[in-house]
Amino acid sequence: MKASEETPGPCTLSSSSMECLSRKFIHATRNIAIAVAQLLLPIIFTILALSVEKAIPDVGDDPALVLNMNPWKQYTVPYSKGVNSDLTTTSYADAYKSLFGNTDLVDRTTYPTFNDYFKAVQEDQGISTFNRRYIVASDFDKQGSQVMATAHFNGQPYHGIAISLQFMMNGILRKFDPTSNIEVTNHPLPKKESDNVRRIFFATNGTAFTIAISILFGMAFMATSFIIFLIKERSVGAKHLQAVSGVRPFAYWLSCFVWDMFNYLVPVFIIMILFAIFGTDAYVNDGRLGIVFLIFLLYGWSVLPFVYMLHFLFNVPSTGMVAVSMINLLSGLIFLLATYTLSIPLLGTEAIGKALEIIFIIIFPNYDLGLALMDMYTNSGYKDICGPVRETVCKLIAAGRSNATNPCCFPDFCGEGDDTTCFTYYDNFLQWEKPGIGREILFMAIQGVVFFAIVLLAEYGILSRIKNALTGGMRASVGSQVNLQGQEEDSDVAAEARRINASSAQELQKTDSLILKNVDKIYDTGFHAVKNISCGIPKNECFGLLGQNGAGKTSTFKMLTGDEALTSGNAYLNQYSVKSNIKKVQQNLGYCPQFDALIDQMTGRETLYMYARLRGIEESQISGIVERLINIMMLQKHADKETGFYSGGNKRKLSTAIALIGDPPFIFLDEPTTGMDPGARRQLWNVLSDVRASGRTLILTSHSMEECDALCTRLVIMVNGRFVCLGSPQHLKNKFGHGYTLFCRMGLKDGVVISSTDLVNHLKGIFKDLEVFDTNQGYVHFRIPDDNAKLAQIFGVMEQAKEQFEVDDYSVHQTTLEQIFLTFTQNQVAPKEKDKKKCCKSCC
Ligand SMILES: Nc1ncnc2c1ncn2[C@@H]1O[C@H](COP(=O)(O)OP(=O)(O)OP(=O)(O)O)[C@@H](O)[C@H]1O
Repeated sequence: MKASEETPGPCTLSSSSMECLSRKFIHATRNIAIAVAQLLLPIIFTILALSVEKAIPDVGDDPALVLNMNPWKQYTVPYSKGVNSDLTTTSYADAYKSLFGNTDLVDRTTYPTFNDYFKAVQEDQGISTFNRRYIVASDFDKQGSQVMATAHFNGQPYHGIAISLQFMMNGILRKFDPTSNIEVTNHPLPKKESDNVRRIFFATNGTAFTIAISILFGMAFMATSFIIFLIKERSVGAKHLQAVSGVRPFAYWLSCFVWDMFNYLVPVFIIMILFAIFGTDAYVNDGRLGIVFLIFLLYGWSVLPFVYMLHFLFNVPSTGMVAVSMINLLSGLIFLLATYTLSIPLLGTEAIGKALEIIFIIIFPNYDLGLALMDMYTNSGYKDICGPVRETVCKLIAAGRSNATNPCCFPDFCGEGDDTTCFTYYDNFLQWEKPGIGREILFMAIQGVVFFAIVLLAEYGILSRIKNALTGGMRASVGSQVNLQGQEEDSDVAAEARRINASSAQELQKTDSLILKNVDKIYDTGFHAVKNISCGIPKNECFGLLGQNGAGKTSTFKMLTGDEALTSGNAYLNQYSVKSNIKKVQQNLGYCPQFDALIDQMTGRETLYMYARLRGIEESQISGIVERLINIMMLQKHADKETGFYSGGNKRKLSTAIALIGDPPFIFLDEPTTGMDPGARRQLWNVLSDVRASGRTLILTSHSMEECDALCTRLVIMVNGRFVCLGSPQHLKNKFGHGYTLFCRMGLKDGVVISSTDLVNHLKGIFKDLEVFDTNQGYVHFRIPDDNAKLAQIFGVMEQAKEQFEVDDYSVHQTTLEQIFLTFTQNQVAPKEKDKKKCCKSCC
């Protein structure tokens, strides 16, 4: 690998934004379900809203109704020629019969009265069939010389009486003139104009609310869905890795916004077409479609940064999606419903409703969208109703009828006082006052800027600095009180700290290219993870950071790579301060984080190409570099698979390859070989040795002593956030590896392991400072730190003890690096689960 002093980057704003866009494109095309849901949901809800609007009947004068039998498809009309039928009654009955398609002649010998007939039919067909089929009937009978016509009707239909009478009269008319017909129409009188206006007022408000919440539901869901990728990328560390590779926060968020806005505008354009197809007057007439587009455009402008801002609160995409959906729906639907209800004049809570409305308009984009759609519909409704009325009233007043009242104004509902409520409307829909939408438009425009600024302030660490400044004094350090007693500072560690603190950073930079000066980390939970560590690392070194789980290794890496802020102290990498020049620091390092920061939907090759471009490598060189990395990491077979399908070991290989892209002078590897098979591990060791030989500085953490022995030129062991020993592996063995290690295997009696207590007491009596390291299933692990103990003496003692204490087997070794590690780390406090409060906040 060719050595150069610095990585080629950083990439430009436009190139890193383009790379971020292409990453988003790949993610979207391989997550079709989310992309389709983003597109379809708002469209479906808009269709629903506009269909509801079309289905609601116009409020106004009731239409005329022609009375006939058309509403009943399967009717039967009974008729009779009377008990005393003759030619006259028969001719009336026949004329009546000719009016219908389906009739039944009632036999008056069987049914002396019509009621007998109706009872028989009800018993035969059931009451519900009877009511659906038997609506009218007529009886033509003789009473003396006169013909008596009787119309029967079913009481269930509203117009039953009138229909029955109409047909009976038509029957009589037909007898004399078979071509004549009387058509009966029921046409209610026109309503009073003020009654109509009030009914339209309530109907308009109701429809406006229904349309607003339906559209809002779809839009809020779509806007929230953009959070999934953001949380995923941040929680797996891919975002931090991109930052390390040269992506500036502004470029990252700009590309997110451009991509999300594009995805957002596609359904918005389809929604515009739907508005035009449905031709909803309120949103289409007089060029209002342009205003509707402005509302949607500003909603996208404000809601996307709003969602970006909220994404910082979550670590799990599904939790974030659910919670932010709830926030969006609550701030849209529920708050809209609340202010709508509070503003009903009858309730007397208008002032509270108005005050809340102002607050919600200022803060919530979802509320603004809902209210703007609702106000537009209301304004249009009022304009259509009250506009013509007002003209008439003005004309009347001008003509001297000064007592003419405007039906769009009416006394307050209780009828007390002189207050009048008028349906206000504006010809200019962008009017500031309600039902104009000026306020919603302005505040959505402002919100976009404010939310984006908050996102950038958080991203550049300014918010956390403000928070630290406010809370720093009060924060308690939990870890610092733990287990510090009993651990004397090692002379090498102390000497190194003295060396670092005795000289200025400039002075130290002559010999050391990475300097840690009193680096300290206290997390927000108060946990003291890293405690005042100092050391200098010269160029070309492979420096190992060892320690048990929770010792503070990853926290140290996170501070050095800019993922976490230092609580105090500073670190310098190639002269650049981690605190004040993190971008330059990142430009000089490659980072393989502890957990693979990979985007599951991208293939290994795509991932390497992306990071190569982010590193600013020339396009012509990228393919060669990527192929070489794929080869040395033995990833040829998997390079074109999506990384979501990679095994744990292959993910580590790819993460290590990312760290090596661009030949950075410093390479930070956090447990790079975890999960790798022995062959791959040794291959990686060879690669790392070559990298170091090419002039790079490696800093690695590992739990494998063998790995540190093989790779590290110098190492530290960390316990509870402190350095407890420092030096080359051989130096540590020489310094701390006194004495011997003894392993014993106890014998069995009746299938039960013999107790080792007597053996332990016996050996403790012979060897000064003997320690029992571990006992497990009959295996006992001793450390004999006594320098004066001779190998021959140990064997002699054990040969005797073997018989006496029924030891099956034993072995004696010189102390290894692993035993030194275990000696130091026995004081390590088990890692604490993250603070419950924090966990809850981040929904882990
Ligand atoms: N964001 C955080 N907030 C609070 N405490 C944290 C946070 N991150 C880490 N810690 C705590 O700091 C301590 C050190 O964690 P760190 O990840 O640095 O350990 P480590 O030495 O890398 O361990 P491992 O070998 O398991 O990776 C742990 O007790 C951990 O619980």
